[in-house]
Amino acid sequence: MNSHCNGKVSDSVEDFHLNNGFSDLIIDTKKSAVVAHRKHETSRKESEDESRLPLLEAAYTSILRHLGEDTDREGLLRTPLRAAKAIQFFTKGYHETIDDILNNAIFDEDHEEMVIVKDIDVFSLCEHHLVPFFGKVHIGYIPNKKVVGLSKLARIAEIFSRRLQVQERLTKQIAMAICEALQPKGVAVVIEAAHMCMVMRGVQKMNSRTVTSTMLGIYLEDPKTREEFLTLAMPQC
Ligand SMILES: Nc1nc2c(ncn2[C@@H]2O[C@H](COP(=O)(O)OP(=O)(O)OP(=O)(O)O)[C@@H](O)[C@H]2O)c(=O)[nH]1
Ligand SMILES: [Zn+2]
Repeated sequence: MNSHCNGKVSDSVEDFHLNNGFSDLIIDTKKSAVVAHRKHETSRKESEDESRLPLLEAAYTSILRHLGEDTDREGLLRTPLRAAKAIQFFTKGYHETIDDILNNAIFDEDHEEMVIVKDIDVFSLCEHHLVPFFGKVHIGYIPNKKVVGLSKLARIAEIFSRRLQVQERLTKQIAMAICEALQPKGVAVVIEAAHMCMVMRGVQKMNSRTVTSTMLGIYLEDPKTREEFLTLAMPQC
């Protein structure tokens, strides 16, 4: 496991934040190119999604029929289409990238104290049963001269949760993405979630919660920093 936060920033983010040794014109041109590329990508992905809709709709019609339902009854007439749109929404994170959402929101800031955004609600689908799991994400990081817009931390959590997931991977992906984008001194991510596949079916344990964590950099190396995060983020524990 990568236990530090010195990973290379992806080229596109680095390019986007170039601010030394280039003329304003070159930077503006690069920014315009990035914006144009993003717009193009977004509309390409939207049309891809639309072209898949009829296939998903047909698949849901088939599922309903195999459940013994009459797909011509009034209440179900538009259900396959609605369900197709819903599953596309639940998995929209496949079409989004960190670069898309970070936009211009990484700032130089002489701040090296812990930043925590906690109680971020997330909804995901367990990849084993395609059943929801949902809960709260707590994110902490210690900046290394760069901070990120606070909402972007929640957006990063959103990108990875809107995919078919296991909670462990979701936790790690959020932490690694912040690490790559900011190269901070450390990143801590904890997720507390309820898995409907353990509640509504299977073992049927109504009140079970799963807690996963990924600690990188100073959070891994220094127990006091880790403890400070856990006390601030999860005081009830
Ligand atoms: N580690 C991990 N396991 C998960 C997650 N979501 C669901 N699972 C588990 O995936 C496992 C799949 O086990 P299987 O035995 O193949 O499937 P199953 O027969 O439906 O299992 P039961 O849920 O026990 O009925 C179950 O133990 C689930 O609880 C997750 O995010 N992380
Ligand atoms: Zn499951």
